[in-house]
Amino acid sequence: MQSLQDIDWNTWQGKDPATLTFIIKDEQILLIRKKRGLGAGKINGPGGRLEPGETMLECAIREVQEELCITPIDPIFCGESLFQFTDGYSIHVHTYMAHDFEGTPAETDEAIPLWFPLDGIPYEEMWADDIVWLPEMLKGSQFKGRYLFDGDRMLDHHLDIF
Ligand SMILES: CNc1ncnc2c1ncn2[C@@H]1O[C@H](COP(=O)(O)OP(=O)(O)OP(=O)(O)O)[C@@H](O)[C@H]1O
Repeated sequence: MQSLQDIDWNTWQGKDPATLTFIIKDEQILLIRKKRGLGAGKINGPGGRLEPGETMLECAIREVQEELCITPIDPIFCGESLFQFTDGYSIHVHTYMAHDFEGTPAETDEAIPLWFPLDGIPYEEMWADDIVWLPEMLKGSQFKGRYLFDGDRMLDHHLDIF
């Protein structure tokens, strides 16, 4: 498995459905330093895997509550990212954006909250795909991306924007 063409995307299904949620307020974006799980040590949006019986939107809200002790208000769906790893793992990430929240962001055992200016997003500390699609999301585009990873290394990618 070396490129996206080695994968049958018509039948592809991620092993784990998951969410990522970005809160954007006053020209700043709320990110986390992830303390454990997939991508530990990296900076990312808050998020995690879907639990049985919940909708994607419920998952997006719950993960922000669990990781940062705040509740995003009216998250809107922005796009999806399909990640295939060469070891066989795969994850289908549904991304949301919200412009407000209730509560005060706090560190938890899963994450440290970090605000960044929109023109100073620390892509070098994030997953390699983020710089592909996050700028499109911030411009207001919807997106669907496919990515092949070998561990941390992005081998191939393709992004459609709408
Ligand atoms: C490969 N390129 C990637 N680029 C950007 N983001 C990525 C990603 N790969 C995974 N993600 C995100 O990483 C989180 C995993 O979360 P993960 O810790 O595994 O889930 P969850 O919180 O449910 O786990 P536990 O509570 O520890 O069981 C989840 O938000 C998911 O959207």
